[in-house]
Amino acid sequence: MGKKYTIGVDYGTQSGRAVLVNLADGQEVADHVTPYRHHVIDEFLPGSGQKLEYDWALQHPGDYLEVLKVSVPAVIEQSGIDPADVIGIGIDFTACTMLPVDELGEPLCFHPELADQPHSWVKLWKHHAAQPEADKINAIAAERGESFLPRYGGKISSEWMMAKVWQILDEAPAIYERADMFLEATDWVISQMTGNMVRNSCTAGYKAIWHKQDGYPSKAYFKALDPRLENLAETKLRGEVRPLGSRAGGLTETMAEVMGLTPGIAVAVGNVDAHAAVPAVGVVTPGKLVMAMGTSICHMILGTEEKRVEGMCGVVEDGIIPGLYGYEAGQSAVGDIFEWYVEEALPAYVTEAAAADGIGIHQWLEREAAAYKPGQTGLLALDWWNGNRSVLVDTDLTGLILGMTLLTKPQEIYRALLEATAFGTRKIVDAFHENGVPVDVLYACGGLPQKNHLLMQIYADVTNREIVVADSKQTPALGAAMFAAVAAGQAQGGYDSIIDAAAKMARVKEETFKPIPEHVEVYEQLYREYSKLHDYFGRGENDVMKRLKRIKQSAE
Ligand SMILES: Nc1ncnc2c1ncn2[C@@H]1O[C@H](COP(=O)(O)OP(=O)(O)O)[C@@H](O)[C@H]1O
Ligand SMILES: O=C(CO)[C@@H](O)[C@@H](O)COP(=O)(O)O
Repeated sequence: MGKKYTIGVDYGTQSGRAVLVNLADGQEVADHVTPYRHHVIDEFLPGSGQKLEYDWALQHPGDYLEVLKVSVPAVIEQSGIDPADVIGIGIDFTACTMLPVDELGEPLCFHPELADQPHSWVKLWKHHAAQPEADKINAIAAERGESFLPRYGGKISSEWMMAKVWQILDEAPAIYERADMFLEATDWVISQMTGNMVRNSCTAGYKAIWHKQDGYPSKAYFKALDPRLENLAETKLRGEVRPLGSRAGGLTETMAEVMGLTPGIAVAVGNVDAHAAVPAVGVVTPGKLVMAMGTSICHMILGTEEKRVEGMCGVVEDGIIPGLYGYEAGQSAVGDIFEWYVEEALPAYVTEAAAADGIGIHQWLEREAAAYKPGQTGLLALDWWNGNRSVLVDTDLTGLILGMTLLTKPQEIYRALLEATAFGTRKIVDAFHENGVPVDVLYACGGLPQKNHLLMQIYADVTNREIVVADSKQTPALGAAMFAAVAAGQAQGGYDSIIDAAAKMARVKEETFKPIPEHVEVYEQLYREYSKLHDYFGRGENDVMKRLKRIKQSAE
């Protein structure tokens, strides 16, 4: 058999990227990025200009199809390979990114008469306007002693399926009624490629409270939330849930034509971006925490038992690698915080200085911030610019910078923000490690490890652990391509299991980030201070952040 390839498509927050991968060694032969034409929709709906409320974040499903139509032919052309040698395609997505569809699988926002209704659109993972529903979901589950709650660290997030679905029902009952199904965007895109509506066990497990043995929560629980939700699982969440690496179907003639591929090739079931990255850095055993570091961070680790860990996003059997329990935790803003600072709060002289030095603003700030020793800025920040996803699981928490004086410099604030996100990760590492899910070493992938070395050294120092870095520009896409190889199977030139695929295709860099003992010592002290602030503002002693939000809302 000659050389064979698969394509992985990674759907991020701002763009979709396709990677063409050689199955023999995981080499990324070509890659192409398609930015979403409609970006993140968080102020006005496209077309109607309908204004969105606070904390909304939507996307346009047409943008996802454009990625397939543009980036897939682009990687084929760039590589110069024969498209007949591509034996499969897989995708990974942000999650829970969900949408209501009609009986034909058409997104409701494509219906002209519904296009001006915000609830007919895709709700992006970082849509945070369903917190009131999430609060009730948690309170009622706790009251009823629902057995699923501990599997999600004691709290279901407002980012997830049930809170988003219930918000639609609460605020737009007609859209809820009109929806034939609520789908993860990853499953919707797969349905567009195959003509089959198949759900995947990863998003169902982590984001929609589905369990391999127990299925969805009981009718009685849904009824206790709202009688209109009683049959949600059998109706609008219906559909077969297939394990990762299985085949969702063959690529349809129509899609094969627009994508420049062969009809009938294997299309793997959908996956989550962060989870797909785990085998792509070669992690198929416990003890290794994988951080997908970009706009946000997702932290994934494998275990042999189901343990209870405060605030984790979830533990799902076979959720990442078959045969093991996959744990997920996360921080809902990391790169986004640095971007906020650069775009919204930086003095013009920094932009000018960076331009004069011929480097980017982040590079300038990184260079200047690296000149400080740990603790030397006198600053400490709480990294909750987009709420807290773990350990507190509360999207109503907000950011904080402490210790500023008239002498505080922009690079000091930048450093404090990098450190704050590292402390947030340390909270998660400690939560796992202290609750029976050992964390020995960290693995990093995503855009940030390539972009900011200071950030990575700070993470190694704050967590006091070595960090291995992915040797791939597009790690989740590589993972998606690996699952596509499994969906295609060995007989077609792919692999029979993700473990086999990882052994041949995963790649990491030789150079690692190692903790520097003097830094570790200072960061221990700062982390103790961070923990005090974390508990004071995050565990109810002082709810000032929530009160400010309420005052803000009533002032609008
Ligand atoms: N040099 C840098 N240092 C720190 N953060 C950066 C730097 N350059 C870009 N970023 C941030 O990285 C994030 C994008 O990460 P990336 O992994 O490329 O995308 P995504 O999260 O969409 O997959 C943005 O939030 C951006 O602000
Ligand atoms: O929440 C998850 C995965 O569970 C992510 O999709 C979400 O944090 C978005 O990730 P990105 O920062 O866009 O890579």
